[in-house]
Amino acid sequence: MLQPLVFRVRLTCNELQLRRSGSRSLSQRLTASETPSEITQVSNILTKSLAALGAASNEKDRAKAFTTVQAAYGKLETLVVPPSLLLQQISMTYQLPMVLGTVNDLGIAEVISESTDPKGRMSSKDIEKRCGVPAGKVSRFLRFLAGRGIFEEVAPDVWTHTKASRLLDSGLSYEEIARDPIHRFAKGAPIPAWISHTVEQGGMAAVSMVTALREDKYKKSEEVFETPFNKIYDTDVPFWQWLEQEGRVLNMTKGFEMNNTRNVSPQFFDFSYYPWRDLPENSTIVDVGGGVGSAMAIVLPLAPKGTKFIVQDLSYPVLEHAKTFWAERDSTAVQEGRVVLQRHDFHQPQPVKGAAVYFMRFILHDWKDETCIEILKHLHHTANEESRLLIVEAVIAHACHDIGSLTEGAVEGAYPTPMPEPLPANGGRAAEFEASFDMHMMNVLNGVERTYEQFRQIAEKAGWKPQKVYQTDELSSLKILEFVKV
Ligand SMILES: C[S@@+](CC[C@H](N)C(=O)[O-])C[C@H]1O[C@@H](n2cnc3c(N)ncnc32)[C@H](O)[C@@H]1O
Repeated sequence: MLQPLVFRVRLTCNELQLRRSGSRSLSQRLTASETPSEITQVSNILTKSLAALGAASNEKDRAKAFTTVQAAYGKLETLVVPPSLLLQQISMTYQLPMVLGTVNDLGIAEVISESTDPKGRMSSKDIEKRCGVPAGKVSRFLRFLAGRGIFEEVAPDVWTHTKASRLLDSGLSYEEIARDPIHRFAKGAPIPAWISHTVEQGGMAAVSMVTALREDKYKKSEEVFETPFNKIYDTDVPFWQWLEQEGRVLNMTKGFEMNNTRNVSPQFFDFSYYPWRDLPENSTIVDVGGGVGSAMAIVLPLAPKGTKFIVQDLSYPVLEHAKTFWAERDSTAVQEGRVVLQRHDFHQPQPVKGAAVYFMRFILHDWKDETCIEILKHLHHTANEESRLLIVEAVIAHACHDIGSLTEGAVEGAYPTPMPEPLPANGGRAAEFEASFDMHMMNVLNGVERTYEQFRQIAEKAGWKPQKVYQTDELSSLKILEFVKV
């Protein structure tokens, strides 16, 4: 059944190309990568992975199938859409997150949630009455997002929530939103806080990348205070300090709390593949730069009885918020000393000697290699022979299938199973979230998402030897990289 469909798509595509490129014949313009057989191969992968998705009985299989589906339709798009159209379309995709961020900022999801209609519908005019955004703009924003499954247009200019748009509802009333539009993100749900950070500061920094990188200062710098973010926000302090100055630290911290909500963000969450149970009883785990310690809240039930958790962070507001975070989850954890909240700067010597585990999630991707080595040396200095260093970060996979000799001598789990050819080995479209994150880190902090080789190199320079790489969840490239002292 798929063949005629593919053929139809192909014809339409060829017609488009003919119209665009004038007189050259079709056969002259077909390159090897455009051959129908490649389209057929990808279509077959898509059909099979869709069937696997339907048949999946557990989360792991579902995630694997879903990722392959995404990789296949991404590849299919590059094969069927004429390249000139593809480039034009891609060049305007920045509008999508901007509209998402604007709708998130204006509190439109919360307004729709307040609908008194039995089916939860609300017209653009009624939305305007409630929050003052002109009905015409409301319709244009929501129709754009509806194309991606965020809100649904159920009648002309009448909207309801979808599963995705419901997640934009922060749970605050519209009055609360209007009272303090910026700081309310620290008080509401994690997804709106996350979008607010990525779209506003991340988006502004991304938009500034083109002009910033024309200047040598920004093009060549690896410093945390010389980034496109610094240029557009006209500040020479690093992003973390800027958040403190602006009183926005908790907005960001709230976004990271979503890691603790399995149904919202499974890809950040599953640490069960690591053998926590094998740690000796009464061990100490130090979460270096741990934020509120949301990762430790996940590890706590997996670790042996008597394990002590020390959550370190430099930011006073973060540590203050951490008290509330733990009080809401485990009312006695801090009181009884099972969880210790400690102020510590990871650029300084580590005060907790000989811990069983030094854990760091989403820290090294903020820093250039030299600084990472310095941070890891502090941990090396204080660790003992039994200590484990666990780095939890996205591990960037290569897009090519032939990675030469890279796998020689690599530890178990270092390189993921590649996607089937002719899909890119790293999944292409399915790996775009990690690639976007990498750009985000570059633009905001001159940070970097690294490949396994890059992690290995910085760790070895600080005296750590790779042991094994554990996956966190099939959905993501997030891994637990385990090292021991050389
Ligand atoms: C990207 S967040 C990650 C938080 C946490 N590890 C997690 O995964 O949820 C980075 C954290 O590093 C903290 N941080 C930044 N500079 C630091 C420093 N020099 N020493 C300790 N913590 C620092 C920030 O306050 C923030 O909480």
